[in-house]
Amino acid sequence: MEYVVAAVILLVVLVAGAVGLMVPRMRRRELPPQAGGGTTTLERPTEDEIPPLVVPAEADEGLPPLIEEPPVLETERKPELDQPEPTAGRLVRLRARLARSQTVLGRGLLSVLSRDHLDEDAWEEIEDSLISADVGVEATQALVERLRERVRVLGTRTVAEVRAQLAEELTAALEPDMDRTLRTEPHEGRPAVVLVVGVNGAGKTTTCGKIGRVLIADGRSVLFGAADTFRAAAAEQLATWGERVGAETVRGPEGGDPASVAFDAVKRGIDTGIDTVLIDTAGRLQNKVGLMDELGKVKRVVEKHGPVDETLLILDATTGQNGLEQARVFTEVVDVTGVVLTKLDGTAKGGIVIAVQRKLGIPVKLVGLGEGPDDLAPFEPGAFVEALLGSDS
Ligand SMILES: Nc1nc2c(ncn2[C@@H]2O[C@H](COP(=O)(O)OP(=O)(O)OP(=O)(O)O)[C@@H](O)[C@H]2O)c(=O)[nH]1
Repeated sequence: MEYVVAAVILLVVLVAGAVGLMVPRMRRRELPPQAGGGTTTLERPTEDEIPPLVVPAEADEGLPPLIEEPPVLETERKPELDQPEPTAGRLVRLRARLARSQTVLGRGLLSVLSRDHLDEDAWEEIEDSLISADVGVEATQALVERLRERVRVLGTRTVAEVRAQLAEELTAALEPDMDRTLRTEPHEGRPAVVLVVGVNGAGKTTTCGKIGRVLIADGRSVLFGAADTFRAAAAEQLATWGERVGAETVRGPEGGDPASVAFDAVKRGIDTGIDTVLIDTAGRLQNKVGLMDELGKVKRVVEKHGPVDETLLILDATTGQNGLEQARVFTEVVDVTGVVLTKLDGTAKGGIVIAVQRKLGIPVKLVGLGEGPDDLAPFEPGAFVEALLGSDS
């Protein structure tokens, strides 16, 4: 009888042990949802890309774990997101970047204006300074004429007074009443759509990334559309900007149809309730008819979802007056609503802002003042002129 009892106990222990081994194997854990800030390529992951299941150690109740939890590799950790700088007052913070233009326009002009007697030669020097700072001939003549008249009528003589009058004239030439708001608010249940266009190397991708950061700093959600399908590195570059701030990037196959990528990006933005979709397009030369037609197509296809809210033309300030002709052609193909003047930190020709607005009749909305991620500022005529003239006079 004792043998029978012992045999039954042994059998129970063996069965319990076997069950203990089986149950953990049968458990299944759900995969975690995809974290935000990734890249969408419209392809599903293959079986091989799904990581192996991991059984938590506490489920084994004393038994050694069947599969040890692998250490989390550094590369698998979610990258820390950047905290973009607030946008208010950026132009003032970045004013030192205008140093080269300041030397020509600010110090140069003021040293002439502070002379005891402003003769013809002095006024000619003033005109030359403005023209060499790319203000443009017409704008310069109008500006100098007004300033001359004011100095004559008011009998202005102190440097401070002349400086104030010059600042007023330059600010007036920048048409401070133009509407410079970026239309990036979502509406009617769909995101605002911003299209970024321009010639090669003007700074389109960089500006797209910087604008995304500006919007995120202001509490908006952003999605990037990499419609520059000519240059694989451009899509990569844009996705990196996105990852740094947790924004998704929709991209297509290299050499694919840019219009279809732009369309998919807006669709994805609608489906995921994004505030603003920023579409980067490939750089194109204004004299290449095919490329310009393609840009028109991108816009038309995107507009199947609704109107494009903002079309920003990116102009490289260092190309000076040449950039103006390029700009004019772009405005004929797409309805440009704002200009972003990049690389103002790399030129002594800050006066180009005046020429651009005067020639195109389109407001400069943002200015690029460096390669850093937050080196983009909303354009404010008064603060810009103060930065050009400097405070040491
Ligand atoms: N100094 C300075 N460099 C800038 C600024 N904006 C852009 N850049 C630089 O200009 C170069 C070209 O910028 P991208 O954004 O690649 O230009 P892109 O227009 O997208 O170029 P493509 O796609 O080839 O047409 C990069 O080295 C940028 O860092 C700026 O405001 N200041």
